[in-house]
Amino acid sequence: MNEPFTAPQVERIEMGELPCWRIKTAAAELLVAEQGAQVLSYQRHGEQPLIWLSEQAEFRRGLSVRGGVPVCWPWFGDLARNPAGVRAMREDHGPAPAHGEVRGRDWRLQDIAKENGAVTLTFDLPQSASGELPGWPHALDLTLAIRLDERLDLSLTTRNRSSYRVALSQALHTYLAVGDIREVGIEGLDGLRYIETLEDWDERHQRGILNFAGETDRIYLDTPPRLDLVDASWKRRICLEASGSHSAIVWNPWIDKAARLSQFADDAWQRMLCIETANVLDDAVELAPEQSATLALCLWSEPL
Ligand SMILES: O=P(O)(O)OC[C@H]1O[C@H](O)[C@H](O)[C@@H](O)[C@@H]1O
Repeated sequence: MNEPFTAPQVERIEMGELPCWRIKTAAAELLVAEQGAQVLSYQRHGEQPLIWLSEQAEFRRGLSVRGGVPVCWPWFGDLARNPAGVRAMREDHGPAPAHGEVRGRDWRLQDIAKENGAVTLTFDLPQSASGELPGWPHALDLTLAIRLDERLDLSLTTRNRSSYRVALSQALHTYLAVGDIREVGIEGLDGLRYIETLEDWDERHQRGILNFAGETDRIYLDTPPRLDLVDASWKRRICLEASGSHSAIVWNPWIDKAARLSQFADDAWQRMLCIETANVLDDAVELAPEQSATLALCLWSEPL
């Protein structure tokens, strides 16, 4: 017998100071803030959340919310650690904020499309199209399409509207929800090179599954399309399928760094893990005039 068809509901709500969109489909509920075009939470009905949102999250204008999927663009992390081509794009404009310029800015909802029980929200960032981001005077059309169906699909597209080549780095900084970080592993990294940012950016090789027993902040290189987070305590795997990406950051702050982080409970490190679908270091993007690139992530879960 067919399930009764439930039309998706899309509702505009306020979370603190931030206008947000709540989408409910037959399968799941998704919350997205217009600021940063930031997915805040994603949960399938009757299951644990897939995406983690901090219980201490603050919903304030200009401030990136801790959790969800912040968009890091047009550079990832510390600008000084980026390739020379990316660094050269920024004009002198005081200290460069971590993870670029778009997390705390107002994106614009361009479109809500519903088809066959799925919903797609498409956001763009007008300040980027007009080359008005601080210290980044390059005209780049930037859109994020967020599609909720049986799975969650995010597609971040940059199109170069300038008359010269533009280089950038970027990431979909996904905070995943886990039952207990000490009982999870990541499959798909075996044999890869990674940069151990906690040991002076030393280059190393991954052997086997990655498990967690302390602060972790690594950049994996030449990543395959598929990475799986295997969560023994919640008896599920979260599957991440990337396209347009050959690098990924794996991050958990553990105890000491958690105590220093904003909007982060002292014990929240046990319940989250970031796997960030990226274009960083050698995998940074360079776009000729009128060229575009899409960084995409498809996320779903399977029982163990
Ligand atoms: O506190 P934020 O600016 O949001 O950054 C949070 C984290 O993002 C990334 O995963 C970096 O690899 C970490 O070094 C950083 O601590």
